[in-house]
Order: sequence, then structure tokens, then C-alpha cells
Amino acid sequence: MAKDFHHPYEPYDIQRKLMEAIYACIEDGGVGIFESPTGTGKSLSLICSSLTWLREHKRRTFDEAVAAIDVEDDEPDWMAQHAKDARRREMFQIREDFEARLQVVRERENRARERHANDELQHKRRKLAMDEDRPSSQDDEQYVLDEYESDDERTKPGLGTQSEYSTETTKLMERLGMIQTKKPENTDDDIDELKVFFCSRTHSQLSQFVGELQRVNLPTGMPPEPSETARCDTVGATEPLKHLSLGSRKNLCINHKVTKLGNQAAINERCIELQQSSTPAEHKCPFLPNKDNEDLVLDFRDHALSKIRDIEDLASVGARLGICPYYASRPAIGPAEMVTLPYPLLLQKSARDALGISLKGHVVVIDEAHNLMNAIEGIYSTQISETQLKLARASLIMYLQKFRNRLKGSNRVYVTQVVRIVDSLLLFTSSLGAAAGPSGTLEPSQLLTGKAVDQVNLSKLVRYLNDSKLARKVEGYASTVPAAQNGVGETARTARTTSEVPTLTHVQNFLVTLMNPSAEGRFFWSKEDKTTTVQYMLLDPSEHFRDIVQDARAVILAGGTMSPMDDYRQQLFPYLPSLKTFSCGHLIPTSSLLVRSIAADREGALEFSYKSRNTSGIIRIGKALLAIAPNVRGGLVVFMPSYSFLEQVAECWRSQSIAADLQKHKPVFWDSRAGSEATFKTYAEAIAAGRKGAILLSVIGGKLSEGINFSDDLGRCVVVVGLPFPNLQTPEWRAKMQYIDDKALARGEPKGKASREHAENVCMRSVNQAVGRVIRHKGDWASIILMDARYTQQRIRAKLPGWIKESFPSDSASGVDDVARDVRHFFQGKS
Ligand SMILES: Nc1ncnc2c1ncn2[C@@H]1O[C@H](COP(=O)(O)OP(=O)(O)OP(=O)(O)O)[C@@H](O)[C@H]1O
Ligand code: SF4
Repeated sequence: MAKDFHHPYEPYDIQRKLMEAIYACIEDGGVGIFESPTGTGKSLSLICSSLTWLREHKRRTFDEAVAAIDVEDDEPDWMAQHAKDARRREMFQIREDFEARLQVVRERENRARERHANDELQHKRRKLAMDEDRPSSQDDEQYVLDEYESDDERTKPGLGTQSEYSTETTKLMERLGMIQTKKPENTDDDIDELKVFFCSRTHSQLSQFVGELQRVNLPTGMPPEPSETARCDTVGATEPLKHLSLGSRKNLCINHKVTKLGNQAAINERCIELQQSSTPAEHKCPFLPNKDNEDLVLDFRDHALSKIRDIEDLASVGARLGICPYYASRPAIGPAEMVTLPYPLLLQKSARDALGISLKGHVVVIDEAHNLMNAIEGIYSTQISETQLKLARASLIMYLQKFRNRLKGSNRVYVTQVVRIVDSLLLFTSSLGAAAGPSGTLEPSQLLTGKAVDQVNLSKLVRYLNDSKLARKVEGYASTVPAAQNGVGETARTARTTSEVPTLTHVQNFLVTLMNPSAEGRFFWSKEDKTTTVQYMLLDPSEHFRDIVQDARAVILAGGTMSPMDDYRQQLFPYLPSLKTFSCGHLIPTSSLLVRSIAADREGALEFSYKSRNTSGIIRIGKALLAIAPNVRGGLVVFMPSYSFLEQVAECWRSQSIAADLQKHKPVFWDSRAGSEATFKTYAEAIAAGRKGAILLSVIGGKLSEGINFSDDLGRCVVVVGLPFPNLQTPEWRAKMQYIDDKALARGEPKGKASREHAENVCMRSVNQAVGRVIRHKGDWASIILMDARYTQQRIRAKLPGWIKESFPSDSASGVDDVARDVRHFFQGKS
């Protein structure tokens, strides 16, 4: 009998197969990569398979746990049984009490909703949230550093501890389980439910996911109670899911004076600043958990878990109760069965630690995972410009001049060391004469040749910068000094006013990479817009993802287009002996999709490698499109390899009247770096307005190739011109290719093969992203044309998603005329 995944609809056949594969992957443990094209209900497949597994597993393990309870060997059987029954009842009791509390909250909320309008308390609290004043001290004293004695090798705070809190707050957070500590026994505070961590890239993707989560009803994870004491029969009973949305302070902060700062970094900074032990009590955030609102934190936890809420709902609950939802969410992590969170909170170990999240034994699902490697590389890469360095230096000198005599302990020594390091970095950037060229690589030692820099202990200095909050003090003081007096140039001043974080924080972040440039990264420099930038780039994301894989029971990477999947094996999981992969079919019959390659025209082979993108090639692309366009009804979308190539095409076609000839068939719209959205809007309006359709000329990897939905008439034919390889000549790409090849050579593989494979995979992933959006639902139909002789190669075709390959016969003719004929027949078959 087919497994019941508690899908809210009758699952499609492809969904059933996908759910079975995900369920098996979680049950067996390990890592799996799952591809499910857009429009095939991927979210519900992920939800139903992972949560069905979770509830079934809980039922199974409950009895196993009771059976495994230790009893004395010499105890008679009846006593052992009695002890086990007692423990079992106790476990039931804890869960039932917790469920009962959540039920009370649900009922209370339902009643409250009815009389919502006149809730005075709520009004008062909201008002407090809006009106609370930020500290307004004008006194310079606020910029003076606290006494700092760091030469003792004190250990860094442990997991989840928050060095920025006062001792009292820290103690309270410990009691509330907000940071890891020993918890009292036999209370629901003990519960660390088995969970699914679901992570996606954007806030709106997470909100959509939570919307799908609300559709699902799941059976209880409790087995039936022992018959003699049974209070209810749990067989067939459902149990609401305990779900928690985690977000950033930007999403959750309810202190209006902080949220109005607008950007994430400033909100984080101000929130932490308000919690400093040196901040006077009357200026602290009134919503931060403290000894007077302990009950509210527990109340918040129960509200958070009693219903499936997205991040906005959670912020409203916090505002209603008058407690900070960002901090009060933490005690809800333990009892939650599903936690939804954005990429950075899951991928950064420091963020997980700060939230007290342990992935040990839990299930991790990462959606939109085609971006995962880039996201990890982005998180661990950092850069600093010469302008920022100059600004940081000027601010530091100003600060030292003002406060030199008021700095106690080792403060003066450390601040001077920061100036020395900044000077050393500037020494490097200024040493790059015109002859050095526009960019290059460098060794970290080249950045540390300044005077007396060899005497600086970088790790102590970084710790000092963290603990002393020097960046904030310096920035705070510098912002009070009139521009005319602060000795900072116009560009640098603009950099300060437009910057999201204190300039010194950039220096601080950069120092971390300098201190520990792992073997997986490289340093680069580049000159652009009259300033030099020094950059650290992570080349190997695998090590930073490894602790997630090691801790979690299973890791599911899911996405609409994950092909080609080999890249993940090589780049992200080189240490794993095996990896499960599954490419889910589409909802449409193969007859609703036509896939062809154009490999030649009457003049010969068509290949648009970087070298052969010349005028004659551009004219031949135009002629091929003129052969195809008359056969297409609705939207014809053409993706070029780059904006600069698209500009060349526009210029050439206009001068050769090709643009005018295309226009005779359909109105033509040109994408541009600055105006993608406006172009798409007018294109969509033209499609909606007429029967002729329209042509959109766009760029792979541009705004319109990812995230835009080309359903129905918006995209009846998609043409990809050439293979959009990244520019492999940049220092970053050269370093990346070199790194991949070195590792492959060490594995005994032939030179150059692994790096070529990686570049091809990156290229084909962007092709797949672009073409994967033409089919959005069961009744949709479209054609895909891949214009370049290289698409006929087996190696390249193998990198297309399974459902596209199915409509791409290997023996199909690939001349322009053949493809134009096939397109004509295809459209004739669609009424
Ligand atoms: N078997 C089904 N029958 C009917 N509707 C379904 C079924 N499965 C999912 N849906 C619904 O179809 C809608 C669209 O699904 P879609 O594939 O766009 O969602 P998704 O998988 O979350 O999106 P994406 O693939 O873009 O991440 C969803 O709202 C979902 O509730
Ligand atoms: S404690 Fe919470 S509400 Fe207060 S400033 Fe920080 S994030 Fe905002």
C-alpha cells in the first residue's frame, strides 16, 4: 500500500516519488540532493515527507526509549515493568501538560481575536513600543572605552553565551534557556524535540513556505497510552505542529527607535549597545527580557508554538505582549518540531551558537540550494577598500587625539596597534603603482610589512576589538565632529554617511580573515574607481558546511534546478563516500515541451565561444531568430551570454535592419543593466495586449533569468545563445580554477579536467535556471532552443535537468531550418 504522507491534496505521482525519496534519505541518514521543477508543489513535498517521517519516528522512538530505561538486574520483572510504566506515564504527562498549555493559548487567542478591537493594554504597549526614547546623552563620556585588561588569556565565552549582556541579563537568559545551561529536570523546559530545520534564502520564500505549512494536518507523534491508564486514544488523532519562525532583529525588533534606523547592521549594533552594562537602566530597551518580565517570555514561547506563524505574526505577538520577539523566541527552539530560518542564521556557526541552536541528530532542509555554495562563499569572504582604510585611520587619529589621556588599562596600546595595522594595509595599497595592472593576487604577509606590525598579536587585537566595541565608540565620536574639522576627504565622508556599519567594523572583519587565512581561501587586490580594494575570498566552501553535515541526522538540499549535481559532490561534499540525488519529473506530458539545439546554419557550425562572438556571428544569430520568430505564438525570450554582448547585438542588428525585420513579426524589447524590471513590465503588457506576442532580448544571469516567471504566453519559446561561461580570466576565477585543479591532481585526476568541469557546471546551472521557468503548471507548454553547436555534445546535454532531457531527442536535427520546422509543427499542435 502506498505510504500516507498526509498531503493536503491528492499528491501528483511525481510528488509521491519525491516524498518517498526524501523520506528514505532522512530515514537512512546522510545527504541528499533533490530537484523538483517550479510549479510541481516542491514545498508541500518537502513538508509532508519530512514531517511524516518526524512524527512516525517520534512514535517509534518513544517506545524504544521506554524499553531502554535501565532497571536493576536483580529486580523482579513486575517491579521493572512498574518502573517503566511510571516513566512512560511521566513522559506522557510532560507532553500532555505542554499541549494543554498551548491549547489554552489557542483558545485564549481565539477569544481575544473576537474582542480585539478594544484591547486597551495592547494599545498602551504598542504606544510604548513606538514612543520609547533612545539615550540622548550629549556627553563625550559615552565614547570613552571601558577599562580593558586582556593580557590574561581568559577564555572566550562558551557556546551561546552573550558577552555583550550584563551579568544579570545573562543569568536570567540562562534560567529561561535562552543560552545553553543546565535546565531543571522533568519540566517542559527539558524538551529538545526532534526537529526539521528548514532554511531558505529570502524572507518572502520563507513566508510562502509557512503558508504551505498551514495547510498540513499531521498525526500525533505519541503512541497510544498504556491501556490501563489510557485517557485518550491517540491512534488516528492529529496533533498541531509546533513550529517556530526565526528571523533577524530587522524582522523582529519592536523598539521603534531602533527599527527606524532601517538597515540590519545598524539595528543589530544599536540593540547590542542598549544592552551594554554601561548603558543606564532608563535607556535600556524596555522589551529585553529581564527579571520583571520572565513570565512574558514563557507566555511568548507558548504563543509562538501554539499556531503556525510567520515572522510578521511573531513580531505582532511580541508587540502585543510587550516582549522582544527576537530574544523571546530562543526558549521556543527546544520544544519546536519545525524551525524555519534564513540562510545566514543556519550557515554561520557563530549565528547558530548565538541562538543556542544545535543541529545534533536533527534534520536540515535547505531550499533554493542551487545558491548554497555561493551563499557560503559570500558569508566567509570579506573586503576592504583604500577609502575605508583612510576613513578608519582619520577617525582613529581623531579619537586618539581627543581621548588619549582618558583611555585606561591597555586601551591606548590596542588603539595604537589598530592604527599601525591600518597603516600597514595602506602601505600595501599605495605600493601598487600603475605598472601593477588592474588586479592581482597577494600573500597575507604582504599586508603586514608596516612598522612594528610584527609585534602585534592579531588574535588578541581582534578579541579586543570585539570586546571593547571600539568601532562603535570611534564612529559615534567621529559623527559628532563637523566635517570641516575631521580631516576626512569628500569621498571618505560620503562613504561614512552611506555606510551601514562603522568603517572600523570593516577593518575588524578583514582582520579576522588576515589572522586566520585558511588554506581554502585567497587574497586579491583590484583597482576600480580610483580606489584599491583588498579582498579575501573563500575558494572552498566544503569545510564550512561540514559541521552541519556531521551534526545533522540528514541534510536535504532542494531546489527547482539543481542540475548539474556533480558539482555538489566535488565542491561541497568531497569527503562523503556517497550522496543521494533525485531529479523529479515535471507535471506536464513530454508533448508539452519541445527542446532543440541549433548547431549550424547554411554557412556552417554555429559556436559562440568568447573568441568567436564577432559581427558575422551576431548577424547569423539574427537570421536564425528571423527563421524561428514567425512560428512562435506568444512570448519569445532570448537570453544572451552577457550585457556587453547584448549591447553589441543591438548595435549590429540596428545597423543591419535585423532589428527592424524582427519588429515586423513582433514588438521587440531590450533588457538593460539598469532597467530590467521596467522592460519586463512593458514586455508583459505587450503580450497581454495583442495576439502577436512579443520578443524579449535579455541576459543569462541578469535579473530576468532568475526569479521571473515566464508562464503561459509570457514564454512560449526560450532561446539561449551560446554557453554563458563566467569570465575565467579574472584573478578570482583563476585562483578558484587553480585551487580545484590542485586538489584534483592530489586525488590523481588528470590536469585541468576538474576545473573545466566546474566552470561548465556553473555555466549550465545558469542555463537551467533561465530555461526552467517556462513551465509553471500542469497545463503549460513551451519550447526551448539552445543555440550553439556545443549543446549537441553528450557531456553538455547530460547537465540538463531530467525533465528537459526527456523532451530533447539525441537524434533530433539541429540545423536552423530543421529547428524552425520543428517549432512550427509544435505550435501547430497547440490550439
Ligand atoms: N498535489 C497538489 N494538488 C493541488 N495543488 C497542489 C498540489 N501540490 C501543491 N499544490 C499547490 O500548488 C501551489 C503551487 O505550487 P508550487 O510548485 O508553485 O509551489 P512551490 O513548490 O512551493 O513553489 P516553488 O517550486 O516555486 O518553490 C501551492 O500553493 C500548493 O499548495
Ligand atoms: S531587545 Fe529586541 S526590541 Fe529591544 S532593541 Fe533589541 S531587538 Fe529591538
